[in-house]
Amino acid sequence: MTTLSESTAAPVGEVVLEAVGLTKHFPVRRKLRDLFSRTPAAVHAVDDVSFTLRRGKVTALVGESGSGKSTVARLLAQLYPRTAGDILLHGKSTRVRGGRRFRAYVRRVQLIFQDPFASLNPIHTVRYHLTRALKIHGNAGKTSADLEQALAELLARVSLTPPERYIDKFPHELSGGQRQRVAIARALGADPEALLADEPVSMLDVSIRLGILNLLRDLKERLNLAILYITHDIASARYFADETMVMYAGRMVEGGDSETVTQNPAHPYTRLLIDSAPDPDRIAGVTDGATDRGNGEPPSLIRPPSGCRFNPRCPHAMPRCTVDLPPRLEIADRPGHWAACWLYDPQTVAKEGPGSLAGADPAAPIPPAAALHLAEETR
Ligand SMILES: Nc1ncnc2c1ncn2[C@@H]1O[C@H](COP(=O)(O)OP(=O)(O)OP(=O)(O)O)[C@@H](O)[C@H]1O
Repeated sequence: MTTLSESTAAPVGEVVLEAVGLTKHFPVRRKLRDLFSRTPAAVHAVDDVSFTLRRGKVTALVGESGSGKSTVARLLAQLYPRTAGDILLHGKSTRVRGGRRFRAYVRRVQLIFQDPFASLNPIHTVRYHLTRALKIHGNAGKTSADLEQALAELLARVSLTPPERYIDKFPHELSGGQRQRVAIARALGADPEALLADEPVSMLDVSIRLGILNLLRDLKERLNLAILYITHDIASARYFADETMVMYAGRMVEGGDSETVTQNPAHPYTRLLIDSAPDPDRIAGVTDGATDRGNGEPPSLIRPPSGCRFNPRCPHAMPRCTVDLPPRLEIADRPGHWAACWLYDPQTVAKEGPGSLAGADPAAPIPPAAALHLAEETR
């Protein structure tokens, strides 16, 4: 008996999960002087985030620490109530808070955490963790032989073979990479359609990161999974993800196919991320926090800058960038490539000029995609 679906009938590219204008504000405790202000203070962790997860595709969500990536994952996993927006599962709005409906949801959408040590209970064996997942989600079969087979299948799926070498081990007896494989096997015990992987390799030794990403890619293909890959490392997104979206200070600033976004970045923030990454071609050499070396600091999310949130750090900022929130603007180079940036609005550029805001640098080299775009507009 096969308890888990090896290849599902759903077509590659079928939309599984959709975030629509997803927003999360965390209220912060008020200080005395705030009592007189009308709007209660809140951390604007995620604002108006929209994207789609599709079967057989990896979508990367990239941004520096504090940009709201984990909050997006937790919202999609229904661990937090959202402030606004919607989450659609196969086109249907979902809002679940615990109970039976939550279990039904997590059977289809599973979350993998950054730290496999913290996510596995140290007092329980691999067998316990996986059996529990299979039983909770009704995939343990009827007999103990069914269960043994399902356990062996799960371990084989994550290349922990032969199963008897791993099944009765405790988490501390495994390496970091093996623990993350067990955490992935546990998620697969639900036989999900979507995996939300929140920095799944950033706690692991550099030498084994590639192995885990390759495993996830193999699962994407064999199980036709929709994968959200959250990372601060844009080089790994190029390597691993079909589509890449970039977040800055709680908002999405750019999206498109990974090759285009990483090779021809349109938003000045994406450019900064790429320029400050140590070596975009050396995925195994990715270092934590490497993207935080950009010029300046991310803004306060309690009182985020008006207009484009990147404007205080942007060398190309124009007066309009401090006032109006840029919409998603299409870039001319590839279908589906967009940036929320006024550099891609010909009228604004013609009227104000890149870098015309006081303190910006009109001579700074503009992203190649903008140069291309502006050349086409003025042709
Ligand atoms: N429960 C919470 N209460 C208040 N603020 C929160 C809460 N969770 C997150 N935040 C704030 O929301 C913002 C986004 O945090 P989040 O963890 O989503 O970012 P991130 O991009 O995942 O960063 P990292 O890579 O460091 O995990 C941060 O300013 C963080 O301090």
